[in-house]
Parts: sequence; C-alpha cells; structure tokens
Amino acid sequence: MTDQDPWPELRRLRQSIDNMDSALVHLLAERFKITQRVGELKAQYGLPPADPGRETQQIARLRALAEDAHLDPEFAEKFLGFIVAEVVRHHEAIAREP
Ligand SMILES: O=C(O)C(=O)C[C@]1(C(=O)O)C=C[C@@H](O)C=C1
Repeated sequence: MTDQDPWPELRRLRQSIDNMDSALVHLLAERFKITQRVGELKAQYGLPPADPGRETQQIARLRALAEDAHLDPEFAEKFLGFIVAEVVRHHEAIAREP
C-alpha cells in the first residue's frame, strides 16, 4: 500500500484499454465483412458452412502465435472458436436464403 493517488495512472491505463478495445471491434468488423463474402461463395458453390480441416490449421497457427506472444494458447483457441462458431452460424443462415 502506498499513499499515492492511483487514479491518474488508472485513467491512463483505461484509455489504452479503450483504444485497444476499439481496434478489436474494428478488426472484428473487417473480419466479418470478409467471412460474409466467404459465406456467399460457399452457398453459391454448395460448399459446407464449416471446414474442420481449415479450423485445425488455424488453431495450430494461433496457438503457436499466442505462445510466442506470451498469451495463454487455451484462451487464444477459445477466442478463435467463439468467433468461428458465429461465422458458421452466419454461413448457415446465408445457405438457407432463397
Ligand atoms: O475459411 C473458411 O472456409 C471459412 O468459412 C472461414 C472460417 C473463419 O472464420 O476463419 C469459418 C468457418 C470455417 O470452418 C473455417 C474458417
């Protein structure tokens, strides 16, 4: 415990967190724009919404990147899985479109 005011540093750190959260939202929005087109292509050519082989490659790649970046690989895998599940849901909806 110190008697110094923690708030100036806390405010500065939170500002950086907000900037990074904004970047994440923009990155995700761009990723979903691309996967929208992937879903349209898949529907057009009758390809299945999910590609488990591709996902296995992505997981291995992201886990290695996470380890290198000192990020928990389990977390990286869960995060990717969360995003890909949503993408597959979108692909399925596109495939059902008349
Ligand atoms: O690459 C594809 O085939 C996609 O549909 C994209 C994507 C992804 O979001 O990265 C989503 C679903 C697939 O199972 C694999 C990857």
